[in-house]
Amino acid sequence: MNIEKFQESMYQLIVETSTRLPKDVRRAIKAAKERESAGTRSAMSLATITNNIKMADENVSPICQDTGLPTFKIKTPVGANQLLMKEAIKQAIAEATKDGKLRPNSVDSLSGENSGDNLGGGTPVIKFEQWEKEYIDARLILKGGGCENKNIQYSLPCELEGLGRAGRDLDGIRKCIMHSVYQAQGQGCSAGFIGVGIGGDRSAGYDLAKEQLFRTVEDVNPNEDLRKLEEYVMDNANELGIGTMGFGGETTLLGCKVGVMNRIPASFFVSVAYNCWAFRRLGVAVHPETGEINEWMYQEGENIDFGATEAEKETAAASDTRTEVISLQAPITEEQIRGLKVGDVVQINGRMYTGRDAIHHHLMEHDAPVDLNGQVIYHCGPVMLKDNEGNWHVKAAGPTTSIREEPYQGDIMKKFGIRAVIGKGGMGPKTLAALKDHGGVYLNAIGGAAQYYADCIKAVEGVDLMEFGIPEAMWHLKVEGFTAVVTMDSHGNSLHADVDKSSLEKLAQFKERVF
Ligand SMILES: O=C(O)C[C@H](O)C(=O)O
Ligand code: SF4
Repeated sequence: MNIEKFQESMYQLIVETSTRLPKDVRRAIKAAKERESAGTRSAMSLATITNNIKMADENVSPICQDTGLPTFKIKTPVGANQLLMKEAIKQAIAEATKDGKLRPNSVDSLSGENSGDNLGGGTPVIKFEQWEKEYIDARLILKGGGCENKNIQYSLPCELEGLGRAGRDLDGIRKCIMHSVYQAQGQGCSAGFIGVGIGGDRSAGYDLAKEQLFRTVEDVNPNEDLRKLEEYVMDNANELGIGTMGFGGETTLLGCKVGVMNRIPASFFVSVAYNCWAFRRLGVAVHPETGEINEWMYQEGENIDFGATEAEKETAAASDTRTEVISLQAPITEEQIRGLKVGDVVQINGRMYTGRDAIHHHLMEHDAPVDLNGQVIYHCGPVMLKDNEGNWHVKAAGPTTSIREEPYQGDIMKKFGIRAVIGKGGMGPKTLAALKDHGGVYLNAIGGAAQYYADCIKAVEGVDLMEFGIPEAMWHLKVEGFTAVVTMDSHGNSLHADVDKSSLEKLAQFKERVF
């Protein structure tokens, strides 16, 4: 086999997967957008999402800055050299990282060191299988960390909040799936897609769940029981009202695919793999001799390019004028913050600093490298590229899941006088209490909209703590028109707590036996 050509084909697969959402996923997002009423927070968020998808197409840049743990599933004809292919895939991964198509995402679990090229122990994941066919089937999924953290595994029988006992039958499985959607809230960048694996042991169950994510969104399950289950979940999960990014709304789930395998008598696992709306998976059929791509997969049906039609532009303009936008520029005073309430739309201009897991942990024990009094912290791990003159450029920069900083956030805001944090998915009671006490605000940006926010960043004005690696460093950003919604204010209100509470009540409506 022509291994150079195979490497090139794998490079193309990586770039396409990271930058261009598959057609079936686009159709699901379009349908969701059509269900929301104009002017609502969900409709606004979906408009940002579709705009972002379009920008990623045009810029050939990552849809979301978190390009995940690249996972390849490859089927090869008997006799194909898998060792050579594995090496070529690794080279292609390193090259795509160097080109800013993937974020350096491979971190030593003990030292925290980022390898810088996405290679390292266990990364990327490459799973080979032999088959009888004459060509290579190579599929790739780039599943980010925020949604991966919302995967969940149930061991039946169990007790579920809102739903009561889930037994070892189809109805118990139904309850687990409904619960899995509820527990994700907006943190996995809803609306999401779920793959469910019934049976196996813990690891085989999760593998089966992830395998389901390779089915097309429109695929119909050949198993009659599972077809009914998938349909039931799709018909009912949206009733939970979690909506886009957990803002409330009509669409909470975009797809549900269920697979089954045998188990051993003592175990009964239901494993759920949650994937964000930025559902990046593609596949190619590769010629085993030339290494060239013969065919792209997931290409059936209509393509949606999300170019705004005239009518849509008018609606967007109308809803823009309906929503009052509050401008904020750091340093922000306590008085300005106290004037904000949940639901307000703010636009930030001027300076903000990125800070995520490593920075929050660091700031608990150390001084900040800059004066953070009155400043804005952005929970973000961007994709950055350095040019030949040594200047940094932002390639993708959406928010990360904020709840991970819950143990630190309140203390850090007080210690350094920080007035606003921007992230996604919301934070918990400890931060909410600190916002009230100190005079702070939590702003929700749209998860996955990495091109949209990168466009708001007009300059990279500095960086500190680079020893933590590109995603974890403290970047000094100059932004213009960076839009976010107040979802936790200094008066004790949290939209996240409200949506959690109301969705739990709605979940309880699904308690009665269905199957
Ligand atoms: O790591 C990131 O940038 C985001 C992550 O995928 C998340 O959803 O929290
Ligand atoms: S930020 Fe959201 S869209 Fe991006 S990988 Fe994480 S969960 Fe997915």
